Amino acid sequence: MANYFNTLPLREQLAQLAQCEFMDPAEFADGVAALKGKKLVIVGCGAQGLNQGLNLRDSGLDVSYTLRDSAIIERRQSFLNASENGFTVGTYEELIPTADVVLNLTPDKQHTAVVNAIMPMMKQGSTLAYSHGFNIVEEGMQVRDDITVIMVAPKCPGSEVREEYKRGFGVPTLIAVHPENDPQGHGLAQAKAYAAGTGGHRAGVLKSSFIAEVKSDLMGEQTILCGMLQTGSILCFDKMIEKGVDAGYASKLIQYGWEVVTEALKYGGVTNMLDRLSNPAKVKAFELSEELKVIMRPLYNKHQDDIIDGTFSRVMMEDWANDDANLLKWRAETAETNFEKTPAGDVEITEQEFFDNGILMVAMVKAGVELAFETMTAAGIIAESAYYESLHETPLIANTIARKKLFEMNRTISDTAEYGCYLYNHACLPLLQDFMQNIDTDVIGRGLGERSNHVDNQTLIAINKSLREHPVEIIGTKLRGYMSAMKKIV
Ligand SMILES: NC(=O)C1=CN([C@@H]2O[C@H](COP(=O)(O)OP(=O)(O)OC[C@H]3O[C@@H](n4cnc5c(N)ncnc54)[C@H](OP(=O)(O)O)[C@@H]3O)[C@@H](O)[C@H]2O)C=CC1
Ligand SMILES: CC[C@](O)(C(C)=O)C(=O)O
Ligand SMILES: [Mg+2]
Ligand SMILES: [Mg+2]
Repeated sequence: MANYFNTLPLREQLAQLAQCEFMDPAEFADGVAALKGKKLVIVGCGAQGLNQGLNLRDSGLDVSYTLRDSAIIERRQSFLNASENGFTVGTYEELIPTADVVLNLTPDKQHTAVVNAIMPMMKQGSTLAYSHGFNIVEEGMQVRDDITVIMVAPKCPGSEVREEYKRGFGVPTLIAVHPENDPQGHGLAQAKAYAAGTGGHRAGVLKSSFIAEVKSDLMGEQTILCGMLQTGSILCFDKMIEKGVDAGYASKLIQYGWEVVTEALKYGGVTNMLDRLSNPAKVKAFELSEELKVIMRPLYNKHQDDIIDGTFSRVMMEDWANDDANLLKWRAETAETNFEKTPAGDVEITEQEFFDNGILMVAMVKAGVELAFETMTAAGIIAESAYYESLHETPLIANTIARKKLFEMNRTISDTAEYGCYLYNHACLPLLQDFMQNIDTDVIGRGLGERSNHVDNQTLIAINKSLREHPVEIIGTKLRGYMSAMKKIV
């Protein structure tokens, strides 16, 4: 199989990369009708599988699960997830031939094997759905001509797909139909109904392409969403220990700090996150982030270039073929970092203190969000998609670190995200070594304290203008406006 993206003429590559349209909520007036009465069979019951299945069932659809034989015989967690929630569980042979729509929610690494196993059993004219297009775009999976291939990709971890649905809302979702596999022309109607079944239509749906989803999703997850938070955690914690900050305090500041500062991001973008700082702290955070952007920009460019031309997926697949040697080594190294091994202390940190003593963390988030957004849009990814893959999802990933540190983040995210996160971290740690030499506890651990509150008016005005005029803020204001407007309707 060849990398599908690389087989396309440049004109088609650019067209598919730029495919992204924010859909009018009126387009979802029919809800799940296009899938009503159809049999949906989900392969795999992990992070996305379980949570999407619960939402789809609560939306009135007929959902069951098929698992590989060993998972059923050994009553593994995926079997328990499905059966304890009252779903029918069966083998491929039992359920795949009965399915109108097969939702492939196994890890990307397994997609080729899974699709090759189930495709001969799939009904004539049925549909194969994905939540990430890696298998189609990077591996060039060829699907039988009579089968419709669609994608419904929630822009968040599986746990949030369920939590938002239970709150009567949903998460922003990207949908697509593979142009090579839409024999009956009903791919879009089914993708819309699937998105409505998960609740995604309430938060905003982008009609996109498999290519745009893959090239943006991989970029977001390996840079700002997971890589930057991992690198930032390790560097900030080690610096505090070096400077004599109490280890329990340092651990708590980092573990919960990402969640607190990015909560401000969620509500009001980078502007609001920096507005939570005192004026001198804002100036400091801005200056640090500008420095970080200069140092890290080549790394962001490299990640995007490698993702676009297929180098990233080729190297990751070589690791898959090598029994995940790099992945396992990096996973083990992360478990041994001082941050991971030091429990959060039993010490109170007020919400404001997370900002005041975490100026460097704020600077890292700002730099990472803006760089990821700038790099994606420069590569032809549309602003809406780049926003979801940078600013929007950062708080959702930060929540996972608050639960059980980097272990929990890397456990919750997909296999491609975990690999990309380690790859970024491995390159970024040495890159920031010199920068970190000049860092002290005034920007991480102790704050600026009672020093003069003086700031230069012209400097502050220029910083505020620069923050508010960044393109991620312009599109963010628009998209957050849609989300809160829609939330009120529910
Ligand atoms: N993680 C996330 O939040 C997000 C994931 N996605 C996408 O969703 C898809 C699923 O990812 P995710 O939910 O993380 O996956 P998980 O790793 O959480 O779930 C894996 C499920 O697949 C099963 N499985 C694993 N290996 C095989 C195999 N060889 N054959 C059959 N079944 C297998 C597992 O069961 P068992 O091992 O017991 O057999 C388990 O039920 C991916 O395409 C991912 O990119 C998209 C957005 C976010
Ligand atoms: C951030 C990682 C992600 O892309 C996601 C949760 O959206 C993944 O693949 O896990
Ligand atoms: Mg992903
Ligand atoms: Mg994603």
